[in-house]
Amino acid sequence: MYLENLELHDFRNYKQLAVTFSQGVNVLLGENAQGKTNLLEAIYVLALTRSHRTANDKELIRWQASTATLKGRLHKATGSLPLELELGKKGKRAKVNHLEQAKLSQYVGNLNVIVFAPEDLAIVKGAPSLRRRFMDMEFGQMSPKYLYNLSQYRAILKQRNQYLRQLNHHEAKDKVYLGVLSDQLAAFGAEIIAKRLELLKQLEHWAQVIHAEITQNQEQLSFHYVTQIADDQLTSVDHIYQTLQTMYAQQQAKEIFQGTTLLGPHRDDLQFSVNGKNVQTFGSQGQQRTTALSVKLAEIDLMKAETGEYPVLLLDDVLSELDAARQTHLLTAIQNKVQTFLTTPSLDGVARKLINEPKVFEVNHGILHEEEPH
Ligand SMILES: Nc1ncnc2c1ncn2[C@@H]1O[C@H](COP(=O)(O)OP(=O)(O)OP(=O)(O)O)[C@@H](O)[C@H]1O
Repeated sequence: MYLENLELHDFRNYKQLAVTFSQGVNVLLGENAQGKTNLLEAIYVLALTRSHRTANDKELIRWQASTATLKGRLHKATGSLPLELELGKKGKRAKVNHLEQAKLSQYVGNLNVIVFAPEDLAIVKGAPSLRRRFMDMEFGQMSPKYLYNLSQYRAILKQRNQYLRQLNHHEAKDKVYLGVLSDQLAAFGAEIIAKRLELLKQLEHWAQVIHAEITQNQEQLSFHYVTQIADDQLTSVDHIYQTLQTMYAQQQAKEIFQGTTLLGPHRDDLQFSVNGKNVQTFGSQGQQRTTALSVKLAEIDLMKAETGEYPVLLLDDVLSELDAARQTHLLTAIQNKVQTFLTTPSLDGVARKLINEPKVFEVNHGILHEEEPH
């Protein structure tokens, strides 16, 4: 799939923008704070209805304005699909093919994007929450059911934590109600864990191939899903569900004492190993970067396998963070395959030589100017 065009109205520092893109590589060139990342963010928001940089939608609306509008025409194998999103002070409205969607989860998944920013290089060594977020954002785009289970899980988790606090403060007594919440949490949690395991297995397969290529077969990458549930209980949704239920019952006193839910997918993690050694603790910075790059590139293939189409790739100032060999690998892997948006302060070196007929836009204070093709 690719994004044919984009129209913005009062989004970040874009008062008004209408632009047509290339199916190949689109380069956004400009000095600091001109709006390069804002444009990538707009594409991300158009895809997922939320930003990868902020949880506060109000930040996305141009200062002094009250509503931001994003419109884009998506090209898919099945035809063209207009998408529209309106962000107001009170909430958002999303339209697919000019029809308003009652639920945002029905909207998400039409446009698939993968974003790769310098902070993604931290996916290997950063906090577990980064890796959970990574799984949730990627898998949520591939599976509407995953997204649904996740939002249900989060809502129940919030309720359950509140109730555990009330029990802790002796403001509530009813353990039967806690049991009901535990049961619901276990049901949605089991679905989430099972889907993560299924998709991680496939992602691992693609990442292994890429990693072996980059390291010229010197290194073998593997994934391990870290959870308190024993490996032999991870065989089916039902098994996971029953195990979670039992564990919630066993840990009840501890959870009430701490006033929070200590077990479930919101506490799980993902571990990467190279040649059997944990890259997070034992890997060099180079190995950590190669791992992050392999995982990101693998997402492209996984998304194609799951949805039937290649996603749109957003590369936010990532070239400067990679050495020439890794840059070459990244650029050759995506050429003529994936529509790419790439921000950079300057286009030279490996990138200028390697990218085939890029469409280059200079970004200046929220205004785009297309460079003449070379
Ligand atoms: N809601 C908003 N309304 C108006 N302007 C905004 C809003 N949010 C951010 N900006 C402006 O957008 C600019 C930042 O743009 P952006 O983050 O895209 O930078 P960039 O071009 O990617 O630069 P860098 O290379 O430094 O990341 C800043 O000038 C900031 O003041």
